[in-house]
Amino acid sequence: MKPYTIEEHENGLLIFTITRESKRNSINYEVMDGLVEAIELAKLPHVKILIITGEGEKAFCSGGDLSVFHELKTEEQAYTMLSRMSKILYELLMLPKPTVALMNGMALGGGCELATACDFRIARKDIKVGFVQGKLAITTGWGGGTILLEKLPSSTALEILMESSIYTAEELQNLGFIHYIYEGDPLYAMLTFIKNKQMIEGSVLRAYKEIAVRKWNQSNIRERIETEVRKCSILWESEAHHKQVDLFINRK
Ligand SMILES: CC[C@@H](C(=O)O)C(=O)SCCNC(=O)CCNC(=O)[C@H](O)C(C)(C)COP(=O)(O)OP(=O)(O)OC[C@H]1O[C@@H](n2cnc3c(N)ncnc32)[C@H](O)[C@@H]1OP(=O)(O)O
Repeated sequence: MKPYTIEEHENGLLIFTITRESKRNSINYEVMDGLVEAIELAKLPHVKILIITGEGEKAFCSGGDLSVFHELKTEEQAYTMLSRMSKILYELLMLPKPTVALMNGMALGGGCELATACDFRIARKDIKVGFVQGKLAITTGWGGGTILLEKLPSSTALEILMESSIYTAEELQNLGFIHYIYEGDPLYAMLTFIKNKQMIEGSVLRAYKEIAVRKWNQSNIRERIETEVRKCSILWESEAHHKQVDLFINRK
């Protein structure tokens, strides 16, 4: 069974769900394939808004699947994986349609990068969110740091990245990362959040998104993401990183 679902709802909604609840919706290579599939489907004219979420209540996404990716030891091995996912997040960022991260549970590491690549983030009130890569002795490596610096004031983004702390949804709303906080049913919350946007013509939504895309292109975002991937690959090879991942893998 695939570790994701892609559902088309009425009124042009496409919902991508990572269905690895028992692994806290961490991202492995198959989930990457699923994201590619969803982004391609979202390009179809009848799709108006792409929603990305996770199964269950515990996690939106706990980042890269450390049980798979801890096998990547060298800079080049890490680069291949990081580069692949960075291209996916770049495509998600550039998708000429509104995208929403429906953060139904915690988001850590790469899970935050996935959310950052979406245009809007809505989060359940009691979740925890952290760009914890620093604690694993790496930086963001999927382009999420570069994208965060586009979306928040640079001093705020740098603080979030450098501290590698875990935040509450409310703290991140105050910092401008989260747009809307909900309690209760995630689907209802998402429909409430997108209601006004959904009433706008798709061509208008697309035209606005293209303005944002042009801005990002003018700032050479693709090249800057590539630099992030390269730098993270170098750090990935370090003993400090492998030690931290081993601690997580062997924690029980
Ligand atoms: C690789 C790219 C890099 C990037 O560029 O950003 C990253 O994403 S690095 C990864 C960053 N993520 C993390 O460090 C999160 C690691 N996970 C945790 O800290 C905790 O698991 C949790 C997410 C806080 C959840 O805690 P809890 O609810 O107590 O559950 P468990 O810890 O028992 O986990 C349940 C189950 O899920 C597996 N799991 C969780 N996260 C991952 C992960 N990122 N990769 C692989 N597997 C993960 C965990 O191992 C448990 O599995 P079992 O032991 O088989 O039950």
